Amino acid sequence: MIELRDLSYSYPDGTPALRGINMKVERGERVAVIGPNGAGKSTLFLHLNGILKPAAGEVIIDGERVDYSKDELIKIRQKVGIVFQNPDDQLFSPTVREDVAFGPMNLGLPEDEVEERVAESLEKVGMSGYENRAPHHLSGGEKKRVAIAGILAMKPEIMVLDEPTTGLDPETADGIIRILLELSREGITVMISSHDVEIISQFAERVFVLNSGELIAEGTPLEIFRDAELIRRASLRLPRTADLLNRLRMAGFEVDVKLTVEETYHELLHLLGGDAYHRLLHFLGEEKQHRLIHLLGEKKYHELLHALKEQ
Ligand SMILES: Nc1ncnc2c1ncn2[C@@H]1O[C@H](COP(=O)(O)OP(=O)(O)OP(=O)(O)O)[C@@H](O)[C@H]1O
Repeated sequence: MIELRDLSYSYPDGTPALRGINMKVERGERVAVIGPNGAGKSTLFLHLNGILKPAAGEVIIDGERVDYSKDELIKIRQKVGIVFQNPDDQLFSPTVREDVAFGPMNLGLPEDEVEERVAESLEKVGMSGYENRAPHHLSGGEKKRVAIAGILAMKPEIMVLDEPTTGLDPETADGIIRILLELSREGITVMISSHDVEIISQFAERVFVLNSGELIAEGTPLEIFRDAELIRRASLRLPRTADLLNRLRMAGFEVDVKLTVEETYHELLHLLGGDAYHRLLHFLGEEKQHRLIHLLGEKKYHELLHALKEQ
């Protein structure tokens, strides 16, 4: 659905931002692009609907090479919707209704179809009833949802969201991810960038790691988060579950890195057998208990014991 071939880009002031990126995303896939600040994630996204034109290389969307003619750009912007990092860059109308209607109106659709799309899109993001509110008076999470609705109203096949959960409380962030998972179930290809490792492991089927404008790795979240050295190089941290198991592994336990809390507990219980809590204490012995406390820190160690006791 998306293919980048040897894509390179430098900003007009000479700052190199992307160097020889090759990337393929299949139709309906959920992918995350991760990497430290300045790695080139936003620059890459701006190439996906022709806002930026590559200095070298090609952008291929749905089998067609973007050729940057006016007609082609209109077509591509219908197909690929981008939700910017800051919703204030996207929302500019006096009311939510007008903002969401802006795209479909520009497509020249009849009024009743525009109305239908506005209602449907606001419903999908849980913002029905906000039609007459002023976008600039909404909360950060609400603005984000209206910005997503504005893109949905264009009925895109690909949605690209630059850091969709940044600055949102955990519950609101989870709500945004649930919306994106639902869109993906409807067949939309969804690509996000994020620094939030918990969100990435919850959302993505495949992860691309960018660093200094280069693609340095790609794989499933598990493949990426198993590679502690890569994570360090990309200035990220491991998800909490992977971090815990990784530390146990370093302490000499035979565990594998898992990403979900459920899988982590299974891994721990598998390690410990039934009656986990008592066996843990017995199994650790004094020396290993000390090593474990040292590695995990006292607080985490007691949290682990407590969690196992609850099982
Ligand atoms: N308009 C611009 N003019 C000049 N340089 C720019 C411009 N926008 C971005 N850059 C530079 O291009 C590089 C890539 O920036 P980009 O915003 O794509 O990174 P990012 O991975 O999205 O970062 P972040 O996680 O901080 O959002 C950086 O070195 C940045 O300073």
